[in-house]
Amino acid sequence: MNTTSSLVASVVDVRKIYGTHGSVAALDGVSLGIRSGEFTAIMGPSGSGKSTLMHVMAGLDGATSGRVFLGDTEITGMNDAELTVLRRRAVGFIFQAFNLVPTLDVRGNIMLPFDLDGRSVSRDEEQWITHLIQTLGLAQRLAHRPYELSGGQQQRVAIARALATRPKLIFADEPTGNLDSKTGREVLSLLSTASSQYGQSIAMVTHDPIAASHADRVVFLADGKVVADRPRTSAAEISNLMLSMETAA
Ligand SMILES: Nc1ncnc2c1ncn2[C@@H]1O[C@H](COP(=O)(O)OP(=O)(O)OP(=O)(O)O)[C@@H](O)[C@H]1O
Repeated sequence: MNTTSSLVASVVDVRKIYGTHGSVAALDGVSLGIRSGEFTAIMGPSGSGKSTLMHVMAGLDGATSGRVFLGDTEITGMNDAELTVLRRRAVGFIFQAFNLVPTLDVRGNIMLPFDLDGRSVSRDEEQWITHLIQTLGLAQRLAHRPYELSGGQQQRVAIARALATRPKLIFADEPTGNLDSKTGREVLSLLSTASSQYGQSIAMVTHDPIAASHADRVVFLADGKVVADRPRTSAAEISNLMLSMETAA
């Protein structure tokens, strides 16, 4: 068992109840820690609570009960202003709504986290950003605005932006969802590198067993509960587990 200090994000007995038309327990007593430097995939059938868990862990949505920590800091009940500063320093997001700034070009969007934090870019960071831009095939698009890009290209800009400052923790919700398989593989390999070489921690929601097979650990949710927690597993084994859960549901 890891100590709390080796966890970059954790939830303890978290419930999230939605309900105007009868109540839905999107999370039903989840306890989970994202370990430092690990690449963790979160899988589960549609509606099992994956996106809700990600949002609650990141403090983007509040839990109905239970406790939520980013690193050693308890964020349960923290106000938006405090949370924003904490997230900006330590957390990168790759979510389906890419939240690109429409008035900034691709380079401006990628550099935004540095600008918001009033940070200058070191030589080492500049090299990393150039590597990201090249690997993600964005070099010819740096002066384009988001509306001039395809969905997959926008997604790649969001990925470059999330990785640029090398945040300690990255939350990714279906990061390969809109991408062709070659670009998808490159994104997964960037995420693996981020964790294995730079010690970044990654929590990634995915439906794709091949994407999950790149992770060090695969956590399975069903009906708002953690039902399995495995070390690195093959895509075939992950597929079998997913199939057995969907049949059981
Ligand atoms: N804002 C909301 N209001 C009411 N119910 C919600 C809301 N958001 C999610 N839910 C419900 O909570 C449950 C979990 O949803 P969630 O989006 O976390 O699942 P998921 O595993 O990410 O699904 P998918 O793989 O389909 O994206 C579902 O039953 C969903 O209908």
